[in-house]
Amino acid sequence: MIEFRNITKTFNAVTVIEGLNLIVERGEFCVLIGPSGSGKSTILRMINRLIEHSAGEIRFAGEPIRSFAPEVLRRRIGYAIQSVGLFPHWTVEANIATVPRLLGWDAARIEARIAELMALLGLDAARFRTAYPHQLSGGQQQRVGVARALAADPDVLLMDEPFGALDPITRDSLQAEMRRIHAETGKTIVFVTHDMDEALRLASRVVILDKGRIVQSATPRELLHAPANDFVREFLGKDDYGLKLLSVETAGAHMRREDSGAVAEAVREQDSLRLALSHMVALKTDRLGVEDSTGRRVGLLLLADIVT
Ligand SMILES: Nc1ncnc2c1ncn2[C@@H]1O[C@H](COP(=O)(O)OP(=O)(O)OP(=O)(O)O)[C@@H](O)[C@H]1O
Repeated sequence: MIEFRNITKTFNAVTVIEGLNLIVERGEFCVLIGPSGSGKSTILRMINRLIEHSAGEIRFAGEPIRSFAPEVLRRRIGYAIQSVGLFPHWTVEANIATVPRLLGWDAARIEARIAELMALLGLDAARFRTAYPHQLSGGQQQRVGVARALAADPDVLLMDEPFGALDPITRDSLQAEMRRIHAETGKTIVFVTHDMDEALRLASRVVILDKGRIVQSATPRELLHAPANDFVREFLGKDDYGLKLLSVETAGAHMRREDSGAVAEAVREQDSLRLALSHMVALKTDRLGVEDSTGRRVGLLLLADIVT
C-alpha cells in the first residue's frame, strides 16, 4: 500500500531520515515509535506530501507519490493529529463533511455519512451534530477529528499522536475504538506514538525508530520475545516488561474450556492477560470466567495459566 524506497530527508543540510526502507501492507496497523526527534512525524507527513522527501522514492497504491497531485493524495489519505485541527467556527457535522463536500458528494450522501461516522465513533448525533468544537471535551473533539479523517472513506489513515493529550481513561476508550474501527473497516493505518503500551495494544506491526533509522520492525509479540538490541530492550522498559508480555496475550488463548458457571466474575476472550491479572489482583481471586462477545461463558482462566 505504502512503500518507502531508500528515503532520505534533509532539512537545511541536516539529515533527519537516512536510507529508510519500509513497506506498509494493505490493512496493516503500523505504529511508528521512537524517542523525540527520531523522525516519526516526518515519515508520516512525507506520505501525504505535507513534507517532501529529499531522495529515494515513496510509492502509494503502486505509484510514486509524486505522480499524484497533493490534494488528490490527501483525499485518499485521511490525517488525524494530536491538536485535532478542527475548524473552530464550523459545527461538528460541517467539520466531518469537509472532504465529502470538496469531492462534491450530494447532500443526502453527506448526511448519511455523518450519521454513520458519528455512530462509529460513539458520538451522540442528537447532542453534538450542531455543536461547535469549543463545546466539546478533548476526547469528543478527538473523535470528531478521527471521523473527519475517515469521512471520504480513505484508503489510508495517518494518525500523529492522536490521543497524546488525553487523560488515561479517554485514551483507553479511544484506543479500543481504533481497534474496533480497524477490525471493522480493514483500513491501512500508520500511527505515531511515544507510548509503548499504546503501540503494543494497537499495532499489527511496530516500527521502532532511532535517529531517523529503523531499529526494529516486528509484530508486538516478536518485539517482546526477540528485541533486536539494547536500545529496543531499554525502550520496552524493565520494570513492567512482564506486564507488557501479558498485554499481547488474550484470555481466550490461555483459558481452559471448562465450565466456569460457579465463578462470579469474568473477562472477555479478547481481553488481555494483563487485564485479567489486574482483575484477579483487585478481586483477590485466582480464577475468572471467560465470556465470548455475546456474553456467553466459554471457559475458565486460572492464575497459574497466566504465569506459566
Ligand atoms: N521543518 C523542519 N525544519 C528543520 N528541521 C526539522 C523540521 N521538521 C523536523 N525537523 C527535525 O527533524 C527531526 C525529526 O523530527 P520529527 O518531528 O519527525 O520527530 P518525531 O520523532 O516526530 O519527534 P516528536 O516525538 O518530538 O514529535 C528533528 O530533529 C527535528 O528537529
